[in-house]
Amino acid sequence: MKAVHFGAGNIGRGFVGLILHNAGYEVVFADVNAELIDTLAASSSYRVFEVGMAPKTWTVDNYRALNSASNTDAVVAEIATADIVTTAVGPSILRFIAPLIAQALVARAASLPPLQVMACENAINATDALREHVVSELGAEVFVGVSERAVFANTAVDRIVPAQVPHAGLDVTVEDFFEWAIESGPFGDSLPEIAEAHFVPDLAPFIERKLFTVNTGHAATAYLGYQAGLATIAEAITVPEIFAAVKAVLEETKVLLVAKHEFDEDVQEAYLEKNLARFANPYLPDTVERVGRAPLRKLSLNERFIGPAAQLAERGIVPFALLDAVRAALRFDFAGDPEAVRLQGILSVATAEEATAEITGLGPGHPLFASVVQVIESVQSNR
Ligand SMILES: NC(=O)c1ccc[n+]([C@@H]2O[C@H](COP(=O)([O-])OP(=O)(O)OC[C@H]3O[C@@H](n4cnc5c(N)ncnc54)[C@H](O)[C@@H]3O)[C@@H](O)[C@H]2O)c1
Ligand SMILES: O=P(O)(O)OC[C@@H](O)[C@@H](O)[C@H](O)[C@H](O)CO
Repeated sequence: MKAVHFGAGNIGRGFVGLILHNAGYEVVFADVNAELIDTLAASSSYRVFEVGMAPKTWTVDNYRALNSASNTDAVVAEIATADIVTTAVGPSILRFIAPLIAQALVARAASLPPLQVMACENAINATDALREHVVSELGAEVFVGVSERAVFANTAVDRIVPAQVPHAGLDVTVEDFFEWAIESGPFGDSLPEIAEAHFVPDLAPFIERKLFTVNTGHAATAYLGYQAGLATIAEAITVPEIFAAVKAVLEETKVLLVAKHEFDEDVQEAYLEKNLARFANPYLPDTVERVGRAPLRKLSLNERFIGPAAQLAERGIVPFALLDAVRAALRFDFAGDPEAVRLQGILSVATAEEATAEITGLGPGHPLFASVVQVIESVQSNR
């Protein structure tokens, strides 16, 4: 079995690559980072260090590595004969991957089983977005002709993989927890052979529970920690005021998740408590700058803050704690993050109403709009 995986970064090597390797796949890593790809191509194995209460070391081998910027023909040829394609590149990068998948579908022998495509990004329906990019690349008519050569399935991936220390080489330090939920419907009777993945008929509750608990809480911790001048997530979450603020945020998203997806209240409470404990993992050197990265993406309409806050407002609930977390997010002015720089630029020139629309995508008629305008006004007046 062969898998082509785009994005040989932290989650690519420390989660997707590891799980596919353990499931018996040869993994072909494809990445645009020439130094990383050359190092991978010249190696025969790397290690994954799981840290936490149950530490464990894995060795990953049986892989190859290709530069997907300079060696596109080879990547297309690998995809054309692969069983699986996965990505972990960031949601905004999917459109750059799509042309290679599109070309591979045209080249793929019709006699092969359908290519199983799964985007492993932190976003709702990321694989659907990738599929749409493939359709636009080929045009609807050509896509129909090759559509039986691939199945596209949404997934939710969960494992905290921090940025790695410079001398780590290819080895990756990760937390000792993971979860990979994949929607089963698109595969029919031919599920991918990934023993450690969890196949579910309806992914929506899983991806929203993950994004609006793990990622909402994680990002709130990052922005509050950054505002307090702290460097790591573990440091931030152990400050009692930050812990209380993050817990309050997760109690609000719990209200939405329980009402919308009918999760058991006690089960959701246990899930959010487990995540607060994950953030406090003292063995994980995860920074507020990594977790807070790309604040414009994180503040967008269907994402971890405005997504649940807007849905709560639509149900007549004012999400006070989420709005406080949004306030902290708006203060993320880390100069090393291009989106943080753009965010601060917007806040410095736009009115609060304009900034609310531009940053969150909310319209003036939305029940959350006025609350976000107030938050933005308060941030602008204290800059
Ligand atoms: N790190 C985590 O804890 C974690 C957990 C779950 C999900 N994710 C998601 O996984 C994705 C990747 O996150 P990460 O932390 O591994 O980031 P990362 O920066 O470590 O890795 C991303 C990799 O993608 C590569 N890349 C960029 N553009 C590319 C292109 N056009 N073609 C091929 N490769 C390209 C980069 O060179 C890099 O190696 C994100 O969507 C993130 O939200 C991350
Ligand atoms: O990857 P992002 O930027 O969407 O979010 C940062 C972190 O919250 C994220 O990478 C988590 O570590 C991960 O989602 C845990 O499963």
